Amino acid sequence: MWEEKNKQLYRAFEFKNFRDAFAFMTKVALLAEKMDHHPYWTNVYNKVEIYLSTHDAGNVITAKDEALATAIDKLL
Ligand SMILES: C[C@H](O)[C@H](O)[C@H]1CNC2=NC(N)=NC(=O)C2=N1
Repeated sequence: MWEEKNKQLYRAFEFKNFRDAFAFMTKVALLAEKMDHHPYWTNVYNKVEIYLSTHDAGNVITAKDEALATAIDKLL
């Protein structure tokens, strides 16, 4: 589940392998473009970590972050 970390929404995802992790990232990327809201994220092999905050609002969590987090969860 998403948790609040340093004024950001954070969630870690684990997949079977890199292929599945990257397929997920591709879907998130398209979603982010559609919503005009983009993740700070890391990927190492089968793990993806996502941090969401709104830079435009001074690096805090806003409704845009909540909306993207909810949309990302629906991809799973
Ligand atoms: C101009 C454009 O809408 C903004 O720069 C958007 C783009 N994507 C963004 N993504 C995130 N995570 N935070 C923002 O503040 C943000 N701003």
